[in-house]
Amino acid sequence: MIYTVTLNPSIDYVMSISSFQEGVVNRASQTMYYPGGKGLNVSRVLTKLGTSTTALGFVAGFTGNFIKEKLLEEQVNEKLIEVEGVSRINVKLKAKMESEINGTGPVVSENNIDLLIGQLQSLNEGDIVVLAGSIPNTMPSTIYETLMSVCAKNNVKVVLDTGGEMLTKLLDWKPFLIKPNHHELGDLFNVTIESTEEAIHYAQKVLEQGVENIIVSMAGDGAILATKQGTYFAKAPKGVVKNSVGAGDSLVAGFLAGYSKEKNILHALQNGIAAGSATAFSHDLCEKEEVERLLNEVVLQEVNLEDIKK
Ligand SMILES: Nc1ncnc2c1ncn2[C@@H]1O[C@H](COP(=O)(O)OP(=O)(O)O)[C@@H](O)[C@H]1O
Ligand SMILES: O=P(O)(O)OC[C@H]1O[C@](O)(COP(=O)(O)O)[C@@H](O)[C@@H]1O
Repeated sequence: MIYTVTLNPSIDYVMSISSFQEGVVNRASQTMYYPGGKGLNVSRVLTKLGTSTTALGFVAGFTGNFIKEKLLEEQVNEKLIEVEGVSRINVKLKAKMESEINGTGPVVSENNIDLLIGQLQSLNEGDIVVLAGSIPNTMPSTIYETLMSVCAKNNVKVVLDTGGEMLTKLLDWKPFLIKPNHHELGDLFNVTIESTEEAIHYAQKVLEQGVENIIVSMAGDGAILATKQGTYFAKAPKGVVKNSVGAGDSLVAGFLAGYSKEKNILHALQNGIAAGSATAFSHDLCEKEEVERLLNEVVLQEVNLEDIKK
């Protein structure tokens, strides 16, 4: 079973506006809201693709109720823990460019954290846990290390999708998969990554630290997968982008759905890219039919590392 942990779920409030101006009243041409947060998005897409999953994490207040209602409607299994306060609303502004304002989040107590740890302690070898998204500022910044140590005790594989300084420390736990985008990979090494070659170079450095698989996503350009078995470039299909929020999470979900079916890393990558792009071409997250349609449009290519300038 694939479990996802979202410490800080959200309602994603998507506002379309022809142009945004600071300091005046702006009026949206269209507004939409969806349950969000990285782990929840992974569980939503896994469910759409027919792969068993349970969403874990914390929800609170009226926004938390909306999130739970939507998950129920979509038949996403969840064992979310209810906490004090209100789950956040993240504003996604679609003007000439896409901008995001992500909210703070509710208060999560030590007791709440112990409940989550208890849930993870009951998992077994063969289970996969996806730890995805930011940590609310009311929680210890070491929470992911704590959760990874719990998973390591039962040989549970961990997938990490988070950025920031903490990622460096978390690599010591040798996760099964990490999925930074090229900006987040650059942050890890204090550099700006501007080309596929640079992304491949730094992905190799992450592999050397013991991570089993790293996918570096590069939005419309596709993604790189580096593993001990080889390094691959997957070109993303072309299409009209409607809302790329959740594309990275969909990539992770598509990869895990593919991997859990066939344990074939290349099939998993292809499925991941198709899911990521299908989400970018949709208002909400992708649907299975669109993922299947795009599957054959994903071009995979093995990378010869000798060709990459050091
Ligand atoms: N403009 C786009 N066109 C086609 N596919 C896209 C586009 N943006 C994102 N994707 C797909 O979604 C995946 C993840 O997108 P990315 O933006 O890199 O992730 P994140 O949301 O984590 O920053 C990409 O690898 C690609 O498959
Ligand atoms: O936890 P964070 O880093 O604030 O991110 C939360 C946001 O990321 C999302 O999960 C989308 O993530 P991606 O676009 O990277 O796939 C939104 O649903 C949510 O609003």
